[in-house]
Amino acid sequence: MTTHAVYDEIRSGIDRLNDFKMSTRDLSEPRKRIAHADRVHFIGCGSSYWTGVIGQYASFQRGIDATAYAASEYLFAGPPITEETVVVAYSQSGETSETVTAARRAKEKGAFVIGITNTDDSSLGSVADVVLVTPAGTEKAVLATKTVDAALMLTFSLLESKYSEYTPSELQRMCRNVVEQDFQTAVAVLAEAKTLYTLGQGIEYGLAGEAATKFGEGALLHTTALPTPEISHGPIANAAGEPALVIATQESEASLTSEVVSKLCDAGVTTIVLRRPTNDYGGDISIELPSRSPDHPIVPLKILQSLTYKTAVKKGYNPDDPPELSKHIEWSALG
Ligand SMILES: N[C@@H]1[C@@H](O)[C@H](O)[C@@H](COP(=O)(O)O)O[C@@H]1O
Repeated sequence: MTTHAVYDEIRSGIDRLNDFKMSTRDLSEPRKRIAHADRVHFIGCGSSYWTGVIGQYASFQRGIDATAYAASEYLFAGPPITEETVVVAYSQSGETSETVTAARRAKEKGAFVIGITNTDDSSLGSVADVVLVTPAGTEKAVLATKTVDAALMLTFSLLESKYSEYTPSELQRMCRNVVEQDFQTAVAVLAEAKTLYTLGQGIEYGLAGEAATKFGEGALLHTTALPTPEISHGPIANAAGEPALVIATQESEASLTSEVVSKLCDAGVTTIVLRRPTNDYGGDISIELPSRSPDHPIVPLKILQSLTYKTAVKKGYNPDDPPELSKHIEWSALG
């Protein structure tokens, strides 16, 4: 029996994958704007920022010049914005101050603003030129899970990414299968950890960031997300005895993964590798995607959400009640 809202939402996100096409009805104008833009800026806070990082890499795959920014950086120390800039602003609530203010300022400078949110009626909605409402609905938990699923699906659809070619039912079957696994060996290690490095390249660096956010919020781990080889350029000096989670599920994985994993093991880092059954990179613990799993980021994302949840429960934490967190933040200085 499920006792936590976050676990319900992890599963409900999978059910909703079927609905996301409802939100793609009016993608033609935003798609046209992206096609003619000089550059695309993805902005957001927390999980919404990391969704933008995934959007950035999905853009690169389509040859689009894109950059993801934490909305506060974009607002206070951001790049040049012109009339040829398209801004994709993510906010579950549609009310996070940095995101709404950054979107408003970008629009004042002539940018075309696409808002991606869960609600029809929001401050972001009133600022954006086009609002794409995800089918996620209201997230019951503080930890965003089904929101990230839905925002990703919408982003892939918006970008006409190769990931938008999968049918939702195909993805749903695989995701249901993976979230029910117990990941016992990995959870035992993660539940004993004080710190966690999450590593990935490209789209999977975005997943690593989202995983770091979730493990921090839900399992109260001190987390750092890095592009995989970056751990060798400093952090490895002080990582022995703690785990690293390497996300390496893409079909065309860069060849440095095996070397980095081997370096981590030699340095005494407990290395957990999330991978396809056909790609063995070594490491202490493997979490394998099911065979014939689609090459789609939603599958590892659901595993990472489930791992976070199971780690939190194993530690005796209530992942529905993370200390110091609220679902979104409104700063009085930006009111
Ligand atoms: N703790 C929450 C995060 O979980 C959330 O991702 C972020 C952005 O919220 P929103 O997506 O509503 O803009 O706000 C807070 O920091």
